[in-house]
Amino acid sequence: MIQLEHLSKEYHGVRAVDDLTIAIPDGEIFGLLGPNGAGKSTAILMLVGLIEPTAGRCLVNGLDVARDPITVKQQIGYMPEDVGFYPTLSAEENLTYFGRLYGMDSRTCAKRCSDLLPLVGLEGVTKHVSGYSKGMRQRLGLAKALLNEPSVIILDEPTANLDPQGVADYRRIIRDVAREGKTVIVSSHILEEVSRVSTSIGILSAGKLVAQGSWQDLARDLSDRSASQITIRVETLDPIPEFHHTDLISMNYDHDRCTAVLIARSDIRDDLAGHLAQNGVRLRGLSREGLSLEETFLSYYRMAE
Ligand SMILES: Nc1ncnc2c1ncn2[C@@H]1O[C@H](COP(=O)(O)OP(=O)(O)OP(=O)(O)O)[C@@H](O)[C@H]1O
Repeated sequence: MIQLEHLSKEYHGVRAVDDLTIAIPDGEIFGLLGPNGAGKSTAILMLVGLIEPTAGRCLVNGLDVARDPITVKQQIGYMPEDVGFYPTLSAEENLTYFGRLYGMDSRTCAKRCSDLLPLVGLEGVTKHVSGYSKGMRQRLGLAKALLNEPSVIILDEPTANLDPQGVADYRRIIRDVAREGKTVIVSSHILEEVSRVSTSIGILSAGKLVAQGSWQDLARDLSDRSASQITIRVETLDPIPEFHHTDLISMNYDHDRCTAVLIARSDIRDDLAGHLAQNGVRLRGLSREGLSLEETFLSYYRMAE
């Protein structure tokens, strides 16, 4: 559980973050969206205790980050935009070094390395980090963020350097950790990236939170309706099969109501219906209403300006 309460940060009289209040429950993947300079990194740095707020506070699992920094840091996994590693050490040696800083013994470090390196696609890579591509560094950054088995995971621009396979791995990992009840914050200026993985979002513009809620809440809020929201009801209590489409922006399935809400850039109802039929899922309802996501976000951004 993460709580930001009236959080503000001023740099030389300029408010980078302005009275931010957000509560993120366990198991949520919260997307913090905003254009360059909106204040995302500043908010995150306060949340992980690396800079002090000018006003307000951050709570992680009920603990005040400023008052209990050591305890809070044990519960947080943080991946900054640019992760620092020791260049003359391998991935495993780097993780072991950071594990020791968390107070892990060598057996626990070795176990975490053997769990995490395959997870992020770096199993068997023995070369020094100095020889890594940016994407490999980012994969290792994700492993480092998960190293201490944190209950809260904070990722700043996590997919900036990843190839498509890396992005797919990252999404799978993030969904899995959220399913374990962990709280995840993903900060990005890339709408599609955040929308693909997050269960709720907050939009920052000029330091202010201009919108917050689930994708459905935001979609409902839209005035321009040229893209589409598709709602399906299915005849099964089982999870519905994963659906991939280049025009799909987000898909959220409400298991109890057998209903899925999709946001898409075009009318993908035929493809969706075909996919469900192929997988033996019977449709009970399929409806569509229009909206334009990009336009909506731009209008949210403009609101603060
Ligand atoms: N150390 C600093 N000193 C002065 N101003 C700063 C400092 N760090 C950030 N700022 C200013 O605060 C504002 C918010 O910056 P921040 O880096 O938090 O935005 P962001 O949303 O993370 O942007 P980006 O997507 O470009 O990383 C910007 O106007 C930035 O210039």
